[in-house]
Amino acid sequence: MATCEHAAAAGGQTAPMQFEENNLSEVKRVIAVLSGKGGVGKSLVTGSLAVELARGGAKVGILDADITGPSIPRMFGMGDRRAHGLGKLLLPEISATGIKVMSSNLLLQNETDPVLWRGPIIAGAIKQFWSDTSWGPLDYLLVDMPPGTGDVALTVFQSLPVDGIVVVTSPQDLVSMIVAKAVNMADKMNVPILGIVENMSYVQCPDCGRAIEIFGESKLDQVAETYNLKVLDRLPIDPALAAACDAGTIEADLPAGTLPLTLAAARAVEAHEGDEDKQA
Ligand SMILES: Nc1ncnc2c1ncn2[C@@H]1O[C@H](COP(=O)(O)OP(=O)(O)OP(=O)(O)O)[C@@H](O)[C@H]1O
Repeated sequence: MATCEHAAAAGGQTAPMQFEENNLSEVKRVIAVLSGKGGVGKSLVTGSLAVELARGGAKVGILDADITGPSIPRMFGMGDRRAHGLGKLLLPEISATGIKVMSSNLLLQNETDPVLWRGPIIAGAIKQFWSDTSWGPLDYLLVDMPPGTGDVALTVFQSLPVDGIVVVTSPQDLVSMIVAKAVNMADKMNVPILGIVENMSYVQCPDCGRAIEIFGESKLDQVAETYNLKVLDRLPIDPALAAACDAGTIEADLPAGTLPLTLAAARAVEAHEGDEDKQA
C-alpha cells in the first residue's frame, strides 16, 4: 500500500487526517516549541515567547500539548481556574494581558491531580484543544509540545497545521543524540525549524554581569552548524524568572527584550491566510 510522506515518517502507518478547525477559530500561524527531552525549559520558552509577542500587540494563544505535565496555566496565574464551555466548544482561559490558554490542567478538578491518560485519550485531548476549542482570531498559536519525540509529538505534527518549530535545548543535550532526534522529527514531518534556543546556557555574575558557562564552553554554534540550524537565543539560568513562573507572574516579570531573535523568527513565519502584517 502506498503511504504519504507523513505516514512514512510514522513508520509506514497510514497518516491520520489533520484535525479540523472550528468556525469560531481563526488561527493564522501555529508555532510548536519542541525539546528532545523533558525539563529543559520548553514551557518557560513557550510562555516567554507568548508574552513577548503579546507585548508587541499580537493576539496570542498557547495550546498546552504537554498533557501529562502541563505547566502553562500556573505560569500565567490560572492554576486554580477551570475552562468553560460554549455549546459544544471549550473556551480557553484568558490571562491578565489577553493570552488565551488551553491545557489539560484547566479540565482537572484540582491542579495537582495527576493526568493518568493513555495514548489515544491524550491524542483525543489534543484534538479537543484544536478542533473543539473556540480560539477566536489569533495571530499566533504556540504549542507547548510534550517532551521528547514520541507518539504525542507525532500526533501534533500530523494533526495540526504547524508552520514552524522552535527547538529548545540545554547545554547538556548538545553533546548527545537528543537534538538530532528533534531535528530528524521536524525534517520527517516537513515542518521548518525556525532555530534553536539554548536554555540555562550560563549564569550571569550578579556583581560584574559576566556570563559564567557553568557547563563548560557552549557547543551551540557547533551543533547548529552540524544540523544547519539558526541559533536564536541563549537564556541564562535566572532564579527570578523561575520564581515568577511559579508565582504566575511571568507577564509582569519577564524582562523586556527576552528572546529577541526567537521573537523575530516567529514574526517572520508566513500566516496561513496570506496575512501581510508580519509585525502583529
Ligand atoms: N532559564 C531558567 N532559569 C531558571 N529556571 C528555569 C529556567 N528555565 C526553566 N527553569 C525552571 O526549570 C523547570 C523546568 O522548566 P519547564 O517546565 O519550562 O521545562 P520543560 O522542558 O517544559 O519541562 P517538561 O518537559 O517536563 O514539561 C521549571 O521549574 C522552570 O521554572
